[in-house]
Amino acid sequence: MADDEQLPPGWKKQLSRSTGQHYYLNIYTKKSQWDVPDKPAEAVPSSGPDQVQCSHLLVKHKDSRRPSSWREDHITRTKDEALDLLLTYREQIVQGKASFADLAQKYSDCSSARRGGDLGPFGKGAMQKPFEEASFALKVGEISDPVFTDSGVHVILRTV
Ligand SMILES: O=C(O)CN(Cc1ccccc1)C(=O)c1nc(-c2ccccc2)[nH]c1C(=O)O
Repeated sequence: MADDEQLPPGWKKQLSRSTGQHYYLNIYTKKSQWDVPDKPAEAVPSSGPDQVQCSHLLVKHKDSRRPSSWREDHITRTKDEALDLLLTYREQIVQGKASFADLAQKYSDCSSARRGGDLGPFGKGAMQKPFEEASFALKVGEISDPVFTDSGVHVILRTV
């Protein structure tokens, strides 16, 4: 059992009256955790990265803000059809049957298709809110569930 003196700086070991278990209190943020801390307590909660880099595969539909793309001048599929299509691409990627970049290059209705869907690094405020929130919630290497924006339906891969 780690005593206070063996804990990384900024942590205090406490005893839970309700469970009789020890927990660990961050003396700066007053947040507690059951796990024995292995690094110094953060004085402020980390707000995450300033920028992320993502690739995406966009499937547009007839109600997209601009229902046109390099693939198709006049996009007539419904939003549901776009979602079904996107889910088949996502499944192929998750099952390792195709690479993200390959499917984005072939099927994405975004001009980034030519770069395998790569959007480069971006910070908060650069993208439509649902896209930004989904991107910043991903860990590196993780692929999103379908994300709906005014542009259409996306699947996002965080690369950096
Ligand atoms: O939404 C619109 O009114 C038109 N757009 C915006 C746009 C158009 C061309 C280049 C980049 C963005 C798109 O429909 C669009 N959105 C995106 C997009 C959306 C979210 C994240 C990244 C790209 N790509 C495209 C595209 O045609 O290539």
